[in-house]
Formats: sequence, structure tokens, C-alpha cells
Amino acid sequence: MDSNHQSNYKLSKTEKKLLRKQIKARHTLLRHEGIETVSYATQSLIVANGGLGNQVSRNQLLLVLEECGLVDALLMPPNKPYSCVRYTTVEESKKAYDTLNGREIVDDLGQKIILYLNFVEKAQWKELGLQALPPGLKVIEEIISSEDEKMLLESVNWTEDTDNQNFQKSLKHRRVKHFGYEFHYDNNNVDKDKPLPGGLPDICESILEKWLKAGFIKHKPDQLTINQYEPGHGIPAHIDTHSAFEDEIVSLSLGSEIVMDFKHPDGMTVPVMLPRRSLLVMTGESRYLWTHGITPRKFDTVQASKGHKSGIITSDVEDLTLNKRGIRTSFTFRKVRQTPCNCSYPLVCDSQMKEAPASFPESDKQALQLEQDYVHRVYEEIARHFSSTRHTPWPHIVEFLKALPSGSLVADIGCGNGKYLGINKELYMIGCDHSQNLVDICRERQYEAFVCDALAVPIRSGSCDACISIAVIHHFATAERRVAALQELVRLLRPGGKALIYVWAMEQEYNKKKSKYLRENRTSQGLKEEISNDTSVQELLVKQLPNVGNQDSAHSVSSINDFQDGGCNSRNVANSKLPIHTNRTSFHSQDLLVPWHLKENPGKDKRVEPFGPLGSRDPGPVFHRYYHVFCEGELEAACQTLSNISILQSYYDQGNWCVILQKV
Ligand SMILES: O=C(O)CCC(=O)C(=O)O
Ligand SMILES: [Fe+2]
Ligand SMILES: [Zn+2]
Repeated sequence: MDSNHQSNYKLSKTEKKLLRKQIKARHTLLRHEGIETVSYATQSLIVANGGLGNQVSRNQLLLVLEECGLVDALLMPPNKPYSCVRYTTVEESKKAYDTLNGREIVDDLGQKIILYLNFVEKAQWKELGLQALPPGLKVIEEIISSEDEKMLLESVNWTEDTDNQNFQKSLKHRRVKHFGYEFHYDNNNVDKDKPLPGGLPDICESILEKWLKAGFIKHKPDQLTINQYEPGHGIPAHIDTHSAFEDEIVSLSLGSEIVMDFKHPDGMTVPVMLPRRSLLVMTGESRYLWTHGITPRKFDTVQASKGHKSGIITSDVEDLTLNKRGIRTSFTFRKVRQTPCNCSYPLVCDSQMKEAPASFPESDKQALQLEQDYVHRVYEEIARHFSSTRHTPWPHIVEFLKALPSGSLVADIGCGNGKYLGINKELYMIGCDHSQNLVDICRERQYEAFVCDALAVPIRSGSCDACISIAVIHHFATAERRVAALQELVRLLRPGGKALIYVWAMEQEYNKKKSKYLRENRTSQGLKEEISNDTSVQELLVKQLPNVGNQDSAHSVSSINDFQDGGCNSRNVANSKLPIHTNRTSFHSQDLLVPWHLKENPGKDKRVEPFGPLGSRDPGPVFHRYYHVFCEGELEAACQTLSNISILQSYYDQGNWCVILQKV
């Protein structure tokens, strides 16, 4: 496998396979991560599959890498399925390339992982695109002089009373003042019909003109919010409401520097230093998709070597120090939007949010919409975190797969992160899922998987010896669609072929025994579910968005949801709002929304805030998944409507109803 000697001898079959996989890894890195590998030997290697996102820990990987020489640096980016290692010499990295390519290791969860190594020019965060600012974000240093800074600061009169036209308020964590339009923190929007008299302060006009001329900004703002933060103050992570303001949002830092945190919905956090007299410009993705916020604390963790220069604070623990905060006053200039937002981030765009579809579907179209908004979109968003919680295969399913004759062709319809795809190496297993991100995870694990709809699986009829459908059918929103999903499984089976189906049970206590789901009702921090059944749909919509919510904390919950279901024999009432389930409690309705609390940076790869105050982390966004939980006998009854099948077995397993059927 030595890159320099490849052509000098004939490759064996195993070597060819290895080479194919290695090239595949190279393509995936380039396509998905923009990482360019090189074909000549260097000191640095990208280790595909050996990443924190694949549950491979630093120590574990180091142990393997150090077999080949002295590791100078090992970069393990959060959530990524790869790492980057730099050896002290090229010889050592060549040795690693030659001996560790195709090496099987066992991850933290006991799953086997195969490493594929490729050379890269440099082992650098930057090279991996990890040191980049969020796309569309710029910090322009020294944008105004010290004199202008002084003048601007002196122009703010904080002693005016609240009757003043330019609304001023002391929020919990800072002082604010608005010009042009008032910003309402109760609905996070501006009253577009009620501009404040006086417009922006005169003193800003000439500065804005200068910025426009110099090309620092493209549009003239008509709204200004002045925030003043004393040490210990902050602003919660938020996205400025899309429908309220245009794309470009700029913020001038005065008086003192501060670190602002930007967060991508997938959990990546980028702390950015905003020096005093600098202008932060947020456009595009950084304005629409990433949240920004300032953690309330008295010290910021900054890079010692960089002083107060703008840019990302990396987690390079050898270069971190503390910076005492001073009083920072920011001038945030925005342009009020007069037409709805049509950005390309509909999931976080209030203009593009459909009316709450979270009610019991009355038509097939509504059912589809409900599944799209409360199943497909949610899995796409939570895929990485979801996957990190799905590792232990359930014993009865393993038993089913192990009992199949070797060489069987088995389809896992709704395979999730692929946890069953590698259970029995004697089978040909193929997985499919609606979620591209989950399918990507399967592929990273070297499983065969593709994206499709479980109602239209692109596999020839009668070609499978077996199928499994684990925790999938309960996500279909009408009885007809659930039967259609079962029908599709049967279509794939050859005569004599078997399908194993698991759905979530309404009965979480069976034969006087509580299911594992109920038993895990721990109230420890992190597992505690704070959403109760009286959450309103409006609230739900807010919560469905990752942290787009309030820039100030007060927000009332009005209870418009008094949906009560009578249990298994009662039909759902049309137009009923779907209740939000309280996790780890019994079900009170068959059709419901189950909250998913997205953990930022799941697993061990949390960004460490070495000096941050304890408990200052955001709770993270909450998503809701739609479920139809099955009553006893319901899955069997649905199966019985299918032709050409016989039910071999039906049973209850840990809170699920299960059927094994056979095509006759
Ligand atoms: O203080 C800042 O720079 C940002 C303020 C901000 O994000 C806001 O008011 O929406
Ligand atoms: Fe903001
Ligand atoms: Zn938008």
C-alpha cells in the first residue's frame, strides 16, 4: 500500500479492496468536507472513520497511531468521523499509512471500525475548515477612530426615562435602547407601521455613509439597537427574526472587547473575539442559520498569543488565558424588512414556517405534511445526536437476524444509523432511511444504505429473504399509510420470506412491569423533560426552531391545548391538536408529539469552556417527533388486512408491539 510503490507489484484481492475503500474515503472527504488529500507522503494524515463522531476516543486512537511513531498533534474535530494526525517525521507517517490503512479498531461502543488513511498537506484546523468563521461573517477591525468611539459613547444618554421616544429598558442582563424602530422582545419583532420619530441619531449618519462608501456595508440601515453589557452581562443565543430584518446585520463594539458565540444547529460552536472599535458583519448563513449570543460572565477565555485581535478562539488549551471584561456598548444596525423573508433556511425562517400542522391529519395530504415536518425534518436535524444514543441492538432483533440462513438478502427499511446492518456478517444486508444524514452515518460505517421513502422502496418485488422494520411504522400518520408501509415490506419479500416489525406501544406497562422507557425516568439534569402537555402550538413552533427564540428570557406559555384522549378504543377527534408528550411517562394519546432535546455536540466531544461558569450552557433546542403508538392487537390487525401473509409470532418487547410475518 505504499503510495510510492503501488505500481511496482501486483495487488492482492484484499489490497485492491482496501485501496478501493481508501479512495472512496478520499472522495467522501473532498465532497463532504472539502478536505483535499494528496498522493505523496507528508507528515500529516487524515484518518477516516477514526473520529469523535464515530465514537472513537482520543486515547484509543492515539494508542494505535503511536505504534508507528511519535504523534506531534492529533486534531479531533467535534462530531466528525475523521481525525487528522501529524507525525514528527514523514517516515513515521509513511509507516502509519502503510500499516494502519484498513486497521480494524473497536469504538467506545464496542462496534468495529476500519481506518482509512490518506496524506494531507498540513494537519491544521484551518485546513479542515474548522477555523473558519461561520459563512457570511466578517469582523472588520479598527473601523472607527478612538475619537469617534468616544463621541459615540458619550452620545448615548442612559439617564433618559422610559417615556422617551427612543425606548430604553433595563433587561435582565443588559441595558438597551432603540432608534428608528422599537424592537419588541415579547415577539422578537418590530412594529413596521410605527417607526420611532427622529430616526437614527445624526451622529450615526455620517459614519454609516462612510461604511457604505467603503463597501463595508451594502445597505443603509434604518434601525439601531444599542446594548450595554457590564461584566457579567450577556445576551441569550438567538437568530435575529428573519421577517423583522434584512440580510445584513452589523454590530459595532465600543468600550471593550468581548467574545461572541456563534452556534450552528448541528451543535458546532464558534467563539469569536470582537475587539473594541471593530464591526461585526453578519450576512447569509451566519445571519440566518447560526445563532449568536454572549454568555453572561465576567471573564472571557481568549487566546494568549492573539491579544485582542478579532477571530475565532480555538480550543487550543496550551494557548488560552483569561480576559477581564469591561463595559461594552454595541451599536447594532439593521434594516427593517418590508417583505417576507425568502432565505434558503426554511427550518429557521419564521416567514416560511407553515401554519402549525401539528394537529391530527384529516387528509392524506395533511398526513404527509405532518410526517414531513414532524418526522423527516426532525430526523435530519437530530441525526448525529440521535445516532449517538442508538447503539445497543435489541436482543430479540439480533436473535431474528442471527437465525436467518447465511447468504440471505435482508432489507432494513428505516435503518437509522445502521445499528442492525452489521449484526450478522453472513447476511447481505442493505439499509434505507428517509434521512440523508442517517444514511450518511451508515455509509461512514461502511454499510450499504440509501435514501428512500418506506412507501416506495426501490427494491424489486419478491427479492428479499427477510425484511426488518424497527420503530418506523409508528411514524406514519394515518392507518392507511401504516398499512401501506406494511404492504411495501411484504412486496419486497419472496414467498416464504419473513418480516420482523417493531412499533412503539401505547402500553408502557405490561404484565405489571414497567418498560425500560418508563423505568429510565431519571430526573437528573439533562434527562429531565420540561415540556408538559399544556405547551401551546405557538410555543411548539418557537421550540421547534433551534434557539431562534427570545433575545430576552420572559416568555409566557398560554395553554390552548387541552386535548385529552380516552385511550385505545377512542378515535381521535378531527382537528385535535396533537398533545406533546412528557418523556418517560405513560402515553395518554395514541397520536402525539414526542420532544427531542438536542444535545449540542453529543458525546465526549463537547467544547470545553475551561473557565466558564458552571451551568451556563444553553439547554439546546427541542424538536418534536410525531408518533402513533400502537395498542395491543393493533399491529396484528393491521397485518391481517394484508393478503398473502401469515403471522408467525406476535409479542411485546420492552414497550414495543412486535410481529414476525411470513409471505405465503
Ligand atoms: O451586542 C451585540 O453585538 C449584539 C446584539 C444583538 O445580537 C441583538 O441585539 O440582536
Ligand atoms: Fe442579534
Ligand atoms: Zn428567512
